Amino acid sequence: MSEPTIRRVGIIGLGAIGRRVLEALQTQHLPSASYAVVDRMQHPEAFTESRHLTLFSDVRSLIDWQPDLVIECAGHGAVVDAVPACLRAGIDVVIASIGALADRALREDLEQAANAGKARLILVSGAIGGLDAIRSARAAGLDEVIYIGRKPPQAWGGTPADDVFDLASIDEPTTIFRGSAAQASVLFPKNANVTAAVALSGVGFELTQVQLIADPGVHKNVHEVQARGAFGELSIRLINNPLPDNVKTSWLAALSIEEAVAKQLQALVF
Ligand SMILES: NC(=O)c1ccc[n+]([C@@H]2O[C@H](COP(=O)([O-])OP(=O)(O)OC[C@H]3O[C@@H](n4cnc5c(N)ncnc54)[C@H](OP(=O)(O)O)[C@@H]3O)[C@@H](O)[C@H]2O)c1
Ligand SMILES: N[C@@H](CC(=O)O)C(=O)O
Repeated sequence: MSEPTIRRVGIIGLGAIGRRVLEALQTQHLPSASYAVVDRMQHPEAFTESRHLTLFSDVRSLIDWQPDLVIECAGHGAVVDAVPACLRAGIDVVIASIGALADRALREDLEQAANAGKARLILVSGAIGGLDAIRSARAAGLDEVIYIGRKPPQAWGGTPADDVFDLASIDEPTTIFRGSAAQASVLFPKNANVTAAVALSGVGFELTQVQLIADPGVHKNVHEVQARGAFGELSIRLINNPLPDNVKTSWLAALSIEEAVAKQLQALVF
């Protein structure tokens, strides 16, 4: 492994993912780096001191601290409000909330910002997998890409499903949404970032078909992708353990960020 060049890491959002990623980077991947955080929550002093964290209340202060890498794990709003400025300042950014990229204007703005700052926007696979195969298959033409997401009913709390269903009394698998990845990404910003990852890897936001299911029979986050095209067919199924702090979020999402950061340090990139 080459000498690490990441000495300062900024994390936007210190929730379920942020805390996991922070711990993994501090203990495994980048133990000698300095860490700063922008988060809306008040964190106990004992926690920030034990983690040697610098806390900022806004992204401008984080940029002035001159991080080598920023990791967004806060939500779509942070991709809109904070990420372009980081990129323009020449800072590489890893984002978890890739559903925000369903907005074409934002995608273009992020690309322009990255070009202007000579920085990179690093998108992670998050809670889904097998995207490398879909990206490869795309070159020969894809006819159909379908994503099916299945989570326990309570994981859909606080989403539009709450307005239509009594989630607590769902007693059989119930489809709570059917549509495109473009719609799902916007309507389910904390649950359907995976649909954006599939869309960006395959046939795009409009053509990626999405079905979301509240299933009282599952206790994990189940993600399935089916794709068909000139290459043949593929079918992928992940049964993800949710993070204890946030049932909407799979542990794999945090692990994929950790892997994306580790990759920045590797000479052999796979
Ligand atoms: N790609 C994937 O597969 C995938 C998987 C899971 C999650 N995600 C994305 O990652 C995000 C974080 O997930 P999580 O499980 O860690 O969520 P979480 O536990 O809710 O933590 C998010 C934290 O970020 C804070 N925050 C929100 N907006 C902020 C902003 N603009 N600036 C600073 N802090 C902000 C939140 O504060 P408040 O509580 O006050 O809002 C909260 O402390 C999700 O919202 C989702 O967009 C992606
Ligand atoms: N919450 C994730 C899915 C997951 O973590 O299982 C998303 O936004 O796609």
